[in-house]
Amino acid sequence: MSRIAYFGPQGTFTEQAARVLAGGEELVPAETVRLAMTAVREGEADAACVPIENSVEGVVPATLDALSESTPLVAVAEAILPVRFSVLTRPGNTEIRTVASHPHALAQVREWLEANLPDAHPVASSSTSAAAVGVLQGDFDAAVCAPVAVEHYDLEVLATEVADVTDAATRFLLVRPPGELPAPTGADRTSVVAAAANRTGTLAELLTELATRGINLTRLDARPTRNNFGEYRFFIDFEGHVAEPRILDALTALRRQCRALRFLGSHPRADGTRTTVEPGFGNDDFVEAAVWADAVRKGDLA
Ligand SMILES: O=C(O)C(=O)C[C@]1(C(=O)O)C=C[C@@H](O)C=C1
Repeated sequence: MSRIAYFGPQGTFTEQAARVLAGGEELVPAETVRLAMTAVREGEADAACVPIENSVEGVVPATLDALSESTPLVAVAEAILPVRFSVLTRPGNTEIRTVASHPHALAQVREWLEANLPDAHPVASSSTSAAAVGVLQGDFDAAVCAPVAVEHYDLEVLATEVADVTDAATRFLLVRPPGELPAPTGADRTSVVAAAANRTGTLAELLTELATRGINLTRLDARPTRNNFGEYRFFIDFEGHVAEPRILDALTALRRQCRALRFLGSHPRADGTRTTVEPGFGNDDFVEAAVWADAVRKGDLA
């Protein structure tokens, strides 16, 4: 049985995602996203489940930073879960002056809190379940949690189905050390983090390498390198799998253009959206062109 570290403690949305992605395995909570990945890097866990992006609040910066530091980890699977919260308090407590949760969760219920608990101060906690633990310990009056949290913590439900955007969703990754990649399915996502040279037009050049191969982007984020103010790393997700000739061709080009390029994985998309292939940009087109060029090089064709 494998050990899967997840961003905990028990009862987080990430734990639910870990059950979807690695249900039969041993799940071990970690206090932060970074510590979940450290457990894998130090050999204490085989894989880690972490949140990557939310449809309302965007990327989870801690995940991007932890993916680009230390030894490489690659994503081998993803899950997308609908996100609707429960608000929990201590049994019998009626005075709510503080409401705690993960900053991504608080951002998704801002309007609900203003309308329903206008006098309560929002307080950031390390995760939604850490907020529930804080309520139990008397640190806060209420926690904005995943609905399953009430099964783990002896708290009372104040409200359920809480969400400013009713169809909000979060995408989670299962990451592990580099190894055999999942097979391509025709509905895959590839991710890289690129440190571009600091000169005019470099980001445009990177994106052009993808555009000229007919590759559709699914996400683009920038995070500071932390060393030089104003210098960024670009996290680029796009449709396709590194096992496809056109994707491999694009990666090779990106490698030439970047100061540093880290491959973050190719895996099936949770939403099953099939890769867009424009006419003339199919894998067969790339293979055929390479065969033609090789024949020209050998003097067999002109
Ligand atoms: O704290 C949790 O329950 C998490 O799993 C983290 C997290 C996030 O990072 O976005 C996951 C889903 C929700 O969007 C809110 C919080």
